[in-house]
Amino acid sequence: MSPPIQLTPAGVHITPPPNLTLRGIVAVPGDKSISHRALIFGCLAQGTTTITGILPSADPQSTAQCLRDLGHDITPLTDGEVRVQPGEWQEPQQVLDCGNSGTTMRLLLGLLAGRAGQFFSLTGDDSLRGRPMQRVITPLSQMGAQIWGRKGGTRAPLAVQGQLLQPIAYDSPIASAQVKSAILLAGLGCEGMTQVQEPAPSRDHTERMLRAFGAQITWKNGTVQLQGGAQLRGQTVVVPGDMSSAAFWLVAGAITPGADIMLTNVGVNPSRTGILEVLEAMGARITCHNQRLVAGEPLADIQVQHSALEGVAVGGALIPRLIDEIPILTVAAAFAQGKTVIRDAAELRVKESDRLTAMATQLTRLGARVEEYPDGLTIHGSQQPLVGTELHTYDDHRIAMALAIAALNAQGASYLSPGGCVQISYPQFWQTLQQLCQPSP
Ligand SMILES: O=C(O)C1=C[C@@H](OP(=O)(O)O)[C@@H](O)[C@H](O)C1
Ligand SMILES: C=C(OP(=O)(O)O)C(=O)O
Repeated sequence: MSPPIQLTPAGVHITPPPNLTLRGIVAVPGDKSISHRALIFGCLAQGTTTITGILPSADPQSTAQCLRDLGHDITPLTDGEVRVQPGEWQEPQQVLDCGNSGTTMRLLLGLLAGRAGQFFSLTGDDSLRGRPMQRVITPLSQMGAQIWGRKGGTRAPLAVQGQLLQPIAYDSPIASAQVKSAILLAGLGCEGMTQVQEPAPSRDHTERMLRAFGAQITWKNGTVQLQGGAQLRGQTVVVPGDMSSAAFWLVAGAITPGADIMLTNVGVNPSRTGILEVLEAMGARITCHNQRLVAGEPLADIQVQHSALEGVAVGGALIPRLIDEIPILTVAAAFAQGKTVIRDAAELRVKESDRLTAMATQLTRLGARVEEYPDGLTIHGSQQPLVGTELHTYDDHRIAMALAIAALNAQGASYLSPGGCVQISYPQFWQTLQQLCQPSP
């Protein structure tokens, strides 16, 4: 019998064995958001920063390479220990390449806008050059930044002429940790207090880590306040496992008959646990063990076992707390009884791909009934068994991994392409999926 997962250079063959289940222990790779921030803050600090458990995937590699081009010393990104030795900030001779990573580009804009007298240019891959940058350019311009770009200054490639910036009190129209972090990074170099308010709380890793590095961060009525000018000091950062990567196994475990998976060292920062709450509301059997606090971030080991799921309604302030998990949530919904309605999620249209259209079209190809709205989807779950087919990942890592879990629970074989995009956030994904595939006892 052929193995359930077969990789080819162009794509991935997924052949669910007749008595498949998923069992095992998974050490989820390091959190991508925290990995970017540890590298960036390490370069802003005095002294060495040591990072353990960093995510050695393509997106943090992009951040690390841009920071090296800006004059800093960063040892190769591996699963072990990474050392960040800050150098003199240089005006790079080359264009900074942010690859596929929105976090890299938006956080670097905040970081570089205030480097008075220096000039920077930034670009990225096809996907990133199509993503909106106005959301960070607007507040940074209010602080005095000079940034130019394609399409009326809204798309990369972008050019930044560093300026002395002024602090602002910004009332952000979107709940975005990238926008908030870009403003806070710019505010670090300003004299006085920078404030950011959001319509709903987004992930707070920047605030937690800046505080650990010695910045003066406070909160007042939901507004984050940063006093500029503090000297950051190098730290030892321990990166927890990424909830956004754990989410694929949480859903795989919940929908695959007989499954029992233990995920170790997963970050359970409340700004990231929306997916746990929604899966539990759907009836998933999820148990958090050994909850603890490591380097300012809460961690747990999470066990998931198969159970029957029911559809739910998801929207409002929950969306920023599970923004990257919505593609895999739609897979849970396709295997649940009844309908799942996801609204207020228009942001998914400007991620690495249009994730609403991607999941709607591909789940429909597998035989699910899905309705698409400007800001969401309705998935009519378990109407009929899904049937394996040819699937398109839109070259988006989260779409590829979500479709793989759906295909493994469909009847018959699927072929999914391109499959290499999992390198962006989870290089070991295919190997781990293969290892978890077990015959039912
Ligand atoms: O700040 C971060 O590390 C991220 C914030 C989110 O984006 P937005 O800020 O655009 O919501 C998320 O989707 C992205 O994967 C990572
Ligand atoms: C949206 C994502 O990342 P970024 O915005 O950094 O490209 C993601 O990882 O799902």
